[in-house]
Amino acid sequence: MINDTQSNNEQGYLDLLRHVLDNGTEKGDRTGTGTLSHFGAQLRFDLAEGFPLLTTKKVHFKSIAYELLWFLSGSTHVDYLQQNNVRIWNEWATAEQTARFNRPAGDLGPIYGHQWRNYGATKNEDASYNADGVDQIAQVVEQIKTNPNSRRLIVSGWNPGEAEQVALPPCHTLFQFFVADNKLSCQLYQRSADLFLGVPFNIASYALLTHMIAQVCGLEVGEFVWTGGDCHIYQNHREQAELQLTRSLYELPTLSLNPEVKDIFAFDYEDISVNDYESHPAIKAKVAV
Ligand SMILES: Nc1nc(=O)c2c([nH]1)NC[C@@H]1CN(c3ccc(C(=O)N[C@@H](CCC(=O)O)C(=O)O)cc3)CN21
Ligand SMILES: O=c1ccn([C@H]2C[C@H](O)[C@@H](COP(=O)(O)O)O2)c(=O)[nH]1
Repeated sequence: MINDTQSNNEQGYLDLLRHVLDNGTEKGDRTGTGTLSHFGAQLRFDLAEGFPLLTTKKVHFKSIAYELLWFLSGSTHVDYLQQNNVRIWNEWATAEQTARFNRPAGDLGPIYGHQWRNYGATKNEDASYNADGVDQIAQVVEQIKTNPNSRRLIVSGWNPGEAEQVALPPCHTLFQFFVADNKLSCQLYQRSADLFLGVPFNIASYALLTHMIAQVCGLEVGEFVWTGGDCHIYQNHREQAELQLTRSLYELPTLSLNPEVKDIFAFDYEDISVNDYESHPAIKAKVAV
């Protein structure tokens, strides 16, 4: 256990949970669950100080790593996740959900993988896409390598023309990289933030992506800056959040990547590992669909 809140950036997350529990505004929401919400918040994680996987509850890193590899592959079909026993997208991949968009079960439509790797691609009559869109990930990696001072190192998951054609419009909407002192930093704008279930995943996912891109660009890691829009705690997560807030922090774990991998699209699950992860037990909560 450690007490030094300055050196462990998990405390900022806990402070945000406390703040929203105490000061959040009651709101209705699309899922009918109801939330306590607060608009606009920022958390900073110095990635050199440890890998930001929460220690006050056990977070299932395997799901996070596979989900990120799935986004990077450009796939939008839940098959890959299910083959690897990752269940976090199942509720949005049922025949009933995907039929709303005339897509076969399992195909989530133009979500993250599509927007990251094939943004703005033209569509065929059977709703499949041609490979003529923008590969934003390849472009941003190339720009970081060749033009690191650029202030245009941006990837957008939000395509206004397509945002309503998917099971769930992107929550992590836009991210930007920044290079200084040979270190790579990343800031995410998350329009909608399920503080208890989604945000611990999102923080670890973008921290992992920052490490991966830093490695392939020959840079060290800097900070991950998380910026949230509608930051909410679902009414049925309040007890769980209170329980989490009774717990003290452990030291953050560390991340190691296979140093041989120099291509952002060549990482496999086996190339990624979290070491020395000590945490309190998981806390079960229902995801709002
Ligand atoms: N309401 C809502 N919150 C989200 O965070 C969210 C969505 N919807 N829809 C799309 C994705 C899917 N995400 C999810 C979905 C489920 C868990 C979840 O149930 N997590 C549990 C168990 C994880 C596991 O076993 O893999 C947890 O305790 O963290 C987390 C993120 C994040 N997103
Ligand atoms: O990566 C993610 C994906 C989703 N969420 C949460 C945020 C909201 O609680 C829901 C999405 O509902 P909307 O009505 O589309 O805002 O999912 C998340 O926190 N992180």
